[in-house]
Amino acid sequence: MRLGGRLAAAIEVLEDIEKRHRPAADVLRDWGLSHRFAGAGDRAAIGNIVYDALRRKRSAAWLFDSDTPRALGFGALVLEWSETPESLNAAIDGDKFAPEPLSQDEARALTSRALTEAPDATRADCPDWCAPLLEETYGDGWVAEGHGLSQRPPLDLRVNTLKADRGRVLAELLGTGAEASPLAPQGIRIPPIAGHGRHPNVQAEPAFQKGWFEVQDEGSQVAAQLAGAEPGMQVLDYCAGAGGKTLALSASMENRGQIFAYDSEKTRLAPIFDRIRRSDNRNIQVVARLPELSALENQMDLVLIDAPCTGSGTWRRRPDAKWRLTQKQLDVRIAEQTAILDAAKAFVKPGGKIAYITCSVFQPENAGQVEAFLARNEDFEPLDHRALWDGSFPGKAGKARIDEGRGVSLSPAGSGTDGFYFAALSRKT
Ligand SMILES: C[S@@+](CC[C@H](N)C(=O)[O-])C[C@H]1O[C@@H](n2cnc3c(N)ncnc32)[C@H](O)[C@@H]1O
Repeated sequence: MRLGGRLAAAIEVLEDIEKRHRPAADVLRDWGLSHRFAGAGDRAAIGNIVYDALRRKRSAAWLFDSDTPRALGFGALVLEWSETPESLNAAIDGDKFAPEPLSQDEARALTSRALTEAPDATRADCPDWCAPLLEETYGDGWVAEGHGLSQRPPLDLRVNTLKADRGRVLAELLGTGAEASPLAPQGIRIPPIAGHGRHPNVQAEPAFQKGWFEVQDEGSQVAAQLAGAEPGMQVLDYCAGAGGKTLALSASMENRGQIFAYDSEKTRLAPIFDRIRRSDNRNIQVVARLPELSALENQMDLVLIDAPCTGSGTWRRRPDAKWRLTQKQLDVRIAEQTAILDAAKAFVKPGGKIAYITCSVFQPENAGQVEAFLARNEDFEPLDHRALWDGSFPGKAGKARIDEGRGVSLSPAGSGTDGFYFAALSRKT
């Protein structure tokens, strides 16, 4: 397929996403199944246009003066693929699978406006109702942070130190663009790929099959490291899900001590079994029923709460979620986080700690939760987060926003990671 056919397919997919309110990944998968003639390169390029259009939706709509799927598709190519109205019309010319070329009015709209003049929420590419939330977190820098959340993400890997080291995995991935991550000591990064390119399928690598590495955003790796799991500890991962953090904790603990991996949703836990086998983790017990945790009350050195959240820190990877999110969903997540914090604290032993993590950049899910928890629970106190950061990531002081008593925040613009929040709260003895 040429660019015009790929663009037409992307517009079709964007129409479906809008009409049926379906996740982009599902619509793209269905499109691929019903267009088997399209090769892997075509599908990757179509996916890139769709995701770029969703990331930069408001900018594209503002430039085009229209928010139709056609405007978003063309807008993505102008904003993110270095195309111009002229180059696009030249590429489309004579391609019977391409959309209609840009009209004179459309081409004029695209070139007569400068994004620097657009309203703030447009430049931040976020819904209007989220603008005050970003501003609350980032102050004057909120538009740049919103823009950071609208860029293509890298592909991040975590080396499993139970089976390999970073040098060995880097050697295995030679030629893929893989390099040592800027922050996480066991991290490997393959930078974002421009235009129609796509990241290599690292899960097909023998090194992945052998359990030498996992796919994990660097922010998630950093949060797991800040939790400070050490060999011999008793740890409860209260929202373990598919086990991304559990596996990282297990490697930090060198397979010594015990991790109880619990999640209220059995189906979310399901992938953890394969991952444990592949990674050779031998200190993880998966617990799918809450009553089975009762023997652990007051026993844990560390209770990790990787809380359900809006996921606003992961908008780079799931830009469609940005436009589906509602205030009501945010309120539901906040209530869940409060309930989970209150339930999980029972497992912390005196002198032990809670590590509270979200992949959200909204204060009410982050420092707001921590402040309210500390106000309700005088027997808990925050760790000194600046000392914790400096001890864990020496020389990287500028790579996180740190509120000594309330937590550590990471973001694409500030840290080069997804948006993450981390707070450590210790139970007084
Ligand atoms: C952010 S995800 C966890 C991701 C996982 N820790 C990882 O690193 O791959 C949040 C998890 O919390 C779980 N959850 C939601 N409500 C819960 C509750 N009341 N108790 C325990 N887990 C809960 C969800 O099922 C979901 O798997």
